[in-house]
Amino acid sequence: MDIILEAKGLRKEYQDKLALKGLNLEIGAGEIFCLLGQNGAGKSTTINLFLGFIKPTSGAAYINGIEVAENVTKIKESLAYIPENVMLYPNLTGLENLALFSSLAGFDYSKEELMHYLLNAGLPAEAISRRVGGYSKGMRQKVGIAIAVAKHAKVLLLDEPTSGLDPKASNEFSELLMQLSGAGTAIFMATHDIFRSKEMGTRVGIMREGELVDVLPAADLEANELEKLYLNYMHI
Ligand SMILES: Nc1ncnc2c1ncn2[C@@H]1O[C@H](COP(=O)(O)OP(=O)(O)OP(=O)(O)O)[C@@H](O)[C@H]1O
Repeated sequence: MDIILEAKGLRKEYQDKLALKGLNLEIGAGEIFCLLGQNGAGKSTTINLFLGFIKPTSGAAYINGIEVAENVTKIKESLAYIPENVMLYPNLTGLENLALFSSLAGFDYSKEELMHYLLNAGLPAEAISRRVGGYSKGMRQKVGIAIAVAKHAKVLLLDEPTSGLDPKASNEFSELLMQLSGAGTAIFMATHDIFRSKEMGTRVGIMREGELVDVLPAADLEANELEKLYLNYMHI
């Protein structure tokens, strides 16, 4: 399996806080790695290091074998990021947002192609030409997925993408992620959703106080076992 995301001794110290204590991790093409952990465990710090938003204190993050901190512009070509609230231009339509973000990534699509990406990501046809300012959170997530697919991202990083989505929207979102992983995208997602992690993750990592304390193949566990395990770790 091709290793797409890699952390080697990845460590981040803020002024007075050791947020990540030397993470070692490899994530392959087509994997969905779900990272669980309490508030403050270090999940967003890990994602921000992979995105190149912050620099590690020591160690390194790699995407496709390229060191992130030294090649922030280069690695952006192969990754897409979906935070809890996908940042789009509210005064532009879904179609215009997708056209803009895919052209920034170097792709010049026809209107038909753009519509195809949006429809495939599950955006209702009537929404495509509406301003994004009026979209629901789930609809913005779908535009985020359409952007990821349109720019042929090899890596998708997500930070609590399903929090605040209703069960139907959350379910549709999980299905889209599973389709993307089926097409070979490596997916790394910080989440509080134990049930979905079990359902769609290939592996689930548990992070506690800046350390990855366990990594489990999701298929081996029942959701309630995973919850028990998670809670046990949190109470050590
Ligand atoms: N810019 C910063 N300056 C100082 N400390 C920070 C900074 N960003 C994060 N931290 C601290 O680092 C630790 C890890 O934070 P991080 O945001 O990575 O956790 P998290 O697991 O993503 O939490 P949540 O589930 O709440 O998003 C926390 O103690 C946090 O207070």
